[in-house]
Amino acid sequence: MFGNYAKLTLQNERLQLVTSGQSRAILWRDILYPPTISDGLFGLSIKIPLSKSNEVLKVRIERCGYTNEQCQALWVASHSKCLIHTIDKIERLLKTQYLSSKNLELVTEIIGSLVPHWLSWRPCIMLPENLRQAIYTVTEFTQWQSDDIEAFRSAYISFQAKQHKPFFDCIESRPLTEAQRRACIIQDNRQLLLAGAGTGKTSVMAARARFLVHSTGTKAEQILLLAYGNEAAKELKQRMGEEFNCFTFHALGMHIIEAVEGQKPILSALLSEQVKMQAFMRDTLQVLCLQPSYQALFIQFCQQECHTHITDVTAFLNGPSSKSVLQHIATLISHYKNASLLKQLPTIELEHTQLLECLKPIVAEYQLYLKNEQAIDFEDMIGKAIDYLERRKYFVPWHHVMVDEFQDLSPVRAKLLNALLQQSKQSFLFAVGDDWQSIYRFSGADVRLITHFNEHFGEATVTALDKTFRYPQQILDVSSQFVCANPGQLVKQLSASTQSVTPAFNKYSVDDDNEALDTVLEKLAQYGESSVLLLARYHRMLPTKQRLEQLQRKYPYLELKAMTFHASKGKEAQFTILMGLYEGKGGFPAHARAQPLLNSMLSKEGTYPYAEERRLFYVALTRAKQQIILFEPKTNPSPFLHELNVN
Ligand SMILES: Nc1ncnc2c1ncn2[C@@H]1O[C@H](COP(=O)(O)OP(=O)(O)OP(=O)(O)O)[C@@H](O)[C@H]1O
Repeated sequence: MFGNYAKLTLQNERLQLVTSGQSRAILWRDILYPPTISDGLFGLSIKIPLSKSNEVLKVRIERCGYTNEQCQALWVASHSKCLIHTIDKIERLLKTQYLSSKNLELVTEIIGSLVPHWLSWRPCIMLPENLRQAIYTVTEFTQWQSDDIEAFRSAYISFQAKQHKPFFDCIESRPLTEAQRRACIIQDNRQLLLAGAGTGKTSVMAARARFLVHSTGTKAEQILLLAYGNEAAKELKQRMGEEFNCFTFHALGMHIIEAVEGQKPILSALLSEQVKMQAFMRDTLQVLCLQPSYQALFIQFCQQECHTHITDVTAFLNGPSSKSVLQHIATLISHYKNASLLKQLPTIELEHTQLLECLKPIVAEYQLYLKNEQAIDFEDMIGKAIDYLERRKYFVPWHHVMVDEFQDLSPVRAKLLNALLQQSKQSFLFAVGDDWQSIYRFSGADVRLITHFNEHFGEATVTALDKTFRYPQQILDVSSQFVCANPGQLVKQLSASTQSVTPAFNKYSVDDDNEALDTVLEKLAQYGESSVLLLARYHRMLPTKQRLEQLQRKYPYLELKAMTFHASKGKEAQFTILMGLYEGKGGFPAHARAQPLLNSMLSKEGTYPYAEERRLFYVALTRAKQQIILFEPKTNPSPFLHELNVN
């Protein structure tokens, strides 16, 4: 009835049980927490919690002289070194690295695994001081709430800011602000730096990359900096030096393809000159339209998608008026290839079957052309790179990926980024952007990638820059109020570092922009040497090259540049002159034409009217350091002008 009683022997390495000649040895390290010996109705028994099976082994034992204190002492002797070592490692990690989400996950997991070992029994022996301290640390961690984590992170940031003060004071031409320093020190796996125009986002991007090298032992070649356009990437490269990798997304794609294929891919000749692409489209359509059924499709396509009425297809294709249609088809091919990459075609096909039926044969011919040329296009640069990354053909050497102008990201670029980041569990993405300046929907950008960042890239730490340096408070107030009329824009708390000495806005009522320009420049020339940007929605609203050169000769102290609102992104000047601000066809805000197929391939626009044009005006309004000169047409001024809260 009472069965056999085992003989218990405790040794340094193990505990031994012998019953009826059978022996079982259990190593202390395989025991979850110290076994307990108890004296009951049926004699002595020992409870041994096993780590692997999670079961508690209960064995009746013969009378012996062993005590619970001895069990604890031997178990502790076997486990304490590991605990002290682990806690030491965690503490070192927390002292030397920002508590990123992945590190927090890791620490929580390790502490969680220590709890059953160390917090599920009460010691009845005297433990050494360092062990008691380690157990206390485990207890402390288990009680951490989100406030404690935030407080810990803040303390880390303050400590680092103090320790690296000389670095932050000198790394850029002007000492970094507190918010800029925070953005450099925080190193979460996903981090979004949101800030308005002129707050020094680009300065932070550069400083942060250098800070990583300076303070964390990260090597420059482990950092990848991505800029939106060629010019920005070149500027970044010049600023950062050769040891940093500064690319555009397309250059990154090329780099990956070249690394995998062992040679630089050839860019299709069709993309080198617009005329070549036009000729290809024309030839392709001429052949396709030999079939009456396709010709009918094409005529319908031109009407619905391009608002172009055609009677004679051959004459149309050979004439100059086909240029814009052919250009539009080239644009559609790019978006079609992106939509295919994102597996969006079936949805588009449901709504635009006929339009796609017209486009698809052109795409097929185009793809065949590239194949025969053994060349790729811009879409392939990204698409192929994604494929190589997803198939692990390319080893990603970068731990830190930093992306400027994040508001202009397109879904395919986001896919490339995610493919890049997913190769490593400890990858870091630092995204810098301003949803108020998202102006490239027409080329595929999706502002929701920044406004709903977490859904696309994972839970992020969001930081902000609160001070604008470029322009005075009045420009900040007027431009922020204007862009925030759209409730879909994220709210930002900003203040300007300066107040205006001269009025920040100067409105001129004009009959003709070009005539008024001379008068205004003459006045500006009185200020001495100054930079002046002439800005408009379209090139045709700006003075011609010759006229600009003439004005430059007339006002040698002024540094004159003319560009579109889009091109002014990232630029600044003492004065800006905003031209072409009239309402109506070809004016501003531009009225989008209904292009159903193209529209279905672009990101959803939201319901707020002229949202993108509004952001474009915000970009234009935030380029002046001192004063914005607005040319207000006497007839048909842009409704945006009325909205500006300028007296
Ligand atoms: N800490 C600072 N102290 C003084 N000036 C600064 C500081 N940081 C940046 N600036 C200045 O602010 C201006 C804007 O900086 P930067 O071009 O980096 O801003 P940005 O946020 O990228 O602007 P945008 O989004 O409009 O392109 C620059 O003239 C820069 O030198």
